[in-house]
Amino acid sequence: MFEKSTWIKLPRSVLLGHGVLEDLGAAVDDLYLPGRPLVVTSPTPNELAGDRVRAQFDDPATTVVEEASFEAVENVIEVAEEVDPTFLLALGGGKPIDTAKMAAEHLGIGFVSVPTAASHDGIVSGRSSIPEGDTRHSVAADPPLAVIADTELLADAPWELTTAGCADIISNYTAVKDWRLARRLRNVEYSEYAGALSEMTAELLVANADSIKPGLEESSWIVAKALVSSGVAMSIAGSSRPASGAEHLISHQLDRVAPGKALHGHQAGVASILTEYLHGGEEGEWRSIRDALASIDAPTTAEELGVTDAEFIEAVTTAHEIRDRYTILSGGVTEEAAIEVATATGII
Ligand SMILES: NC(=O)C1=CN([C@@H]2O[C@H](COP(=O)(O)OP(=O)(O)OC[C@H]3O[C@@H](n4cnc5c(N)ncnc54)[C@H](O)[C@@H]3O)[C@@H](O)[C@H]2O)C=CC1
Ligand SMILES: O=C(CO)COP(=O)(O)O
Ligand SMILES: [Zn+2]
Repeated sequence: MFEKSTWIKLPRSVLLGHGVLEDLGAAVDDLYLPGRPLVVTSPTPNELAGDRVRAQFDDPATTVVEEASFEAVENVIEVAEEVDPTFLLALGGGKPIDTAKMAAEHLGIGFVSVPTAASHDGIVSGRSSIPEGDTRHSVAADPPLAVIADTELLADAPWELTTAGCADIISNYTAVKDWRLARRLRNVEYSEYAGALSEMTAELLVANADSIKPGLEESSWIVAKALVSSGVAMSIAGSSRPASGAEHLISHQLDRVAPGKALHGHQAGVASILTEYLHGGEEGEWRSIRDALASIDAPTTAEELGVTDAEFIEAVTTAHEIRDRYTILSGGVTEEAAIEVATATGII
C-alpha cells in the first residue's frame, strides 16, 4: 500500500528588489493580518531600518535581541505575552530572524521576515538554528508568511555580509554530498527535488560570480534570490539537510571555539573546502569550491576567517560530537588527519 505523504510549508509572499521595504505594510495587508506587530530585531538593523518598518503599522512594539539563544526566544515570548501582537516581524540578520521564527512557533502566530543583510539562507527557511551549551539545534518552525528583501537595503550592508551569504550557498555543494552519503549508509530520507534545487542554486550563484561585486545592487539581487531558493529547498526537505552538512557542523563548532571571530557563511564556506576534500580526495572538486569562494572575495583560509589554525582544527575534530546528523565527519577525524587535510587544501 502507498503510504507516503509530505507537508511542504512555504512563504505565501516573497517581495524581492529595489525599494520593496516601502511595500511591507501592503504585503502584510495582503496576508489579512490585522493588528500590531512585535518587531524582533538586533541593535544595528533596528537603527538602520526600524523606524521605516514601524512607520508602516499602527502602534507597533519592538524588542531587541543580541543573540540567537533559547533565552532570547523566551524573552521574546514574554514581551509578546505583554503586548499581544498579531504577528512577529523579524528585522535583521540570521540571529533575530531565527529567534523570531522560533518564538512565533511557540506563540502560535505568524511572522514576517525582513532581512537587512543577504548573509544566510535562513531568511526563508522553516528552521531555526539555535546553539545550546555544547550543542546546536536545528529546530523546526513555520517559515515566514512573507519575506521582504529590499536589495537597496541589502546592498548598503557591509560587503562581507553579502559574501557570507554567497559562501553559505556555495557550501550547499558539500551539504548535498553529505545528505546523499547519509542516504547510502544510513538510509536517511532524501529528497531528489530538494537536493537538485540546492545544487542548482549553488551552480547559478557561481555562474553569476562575475556580477557579484561591492557597490553593485545587482549583487544583492543575485544573492538574495539564491538565499530564497536555498530556503525553499530546506522547506521541501523538511530539514536543513540540503544546506547544512558537515561543513555547517564545523562552522557551529567555530562559533563555540572562536566566538564572534567570523561570519556564519564564511565559516561554512571554508569548512566546505575541507569536507569536499574528504569526499573526493586530492582529485576531487575542492579547488573549484576554493576558487568559487575566492572569486566573490570570501575567505578560503583559517587566517582570513580570523581564527587560529589550532581553533580551526579543534572545530574539525569535534564537529561530529554535535547533532545526530550523519556526514562525512561522523565517526570523527584524528587531529593528525585534520591537520593533513587542512594543510593540503591550504586552509592552514
Ligand atoms: N535557520 C536557518 O535555516 C539558518 C540560520 N542561520 C543562522 O543565522 C546566523 C548567521 O546569520 P548572520 O546574518 O551572519 O548573523 P547576525 O544576525 O548576527 O548578523 C551579523 C551582523 O550583521 C549586522 N548587520 C545586519 N544587517 C546589517 C546592515 N544592513 N548593516 C550593517 N550591519 C548589519 C548585525 O548587526 C550583526 O552584527 C547564525 O546564527 C546561523 O546559524 C544561517 C543560515 C540558515
Ligand atoms: O545554516 C544553515 C543552512 O545554511 C542551517 O543550519 P542548521 O543546520 O544549524 O539549521
Ligand atoms: Zn548556513
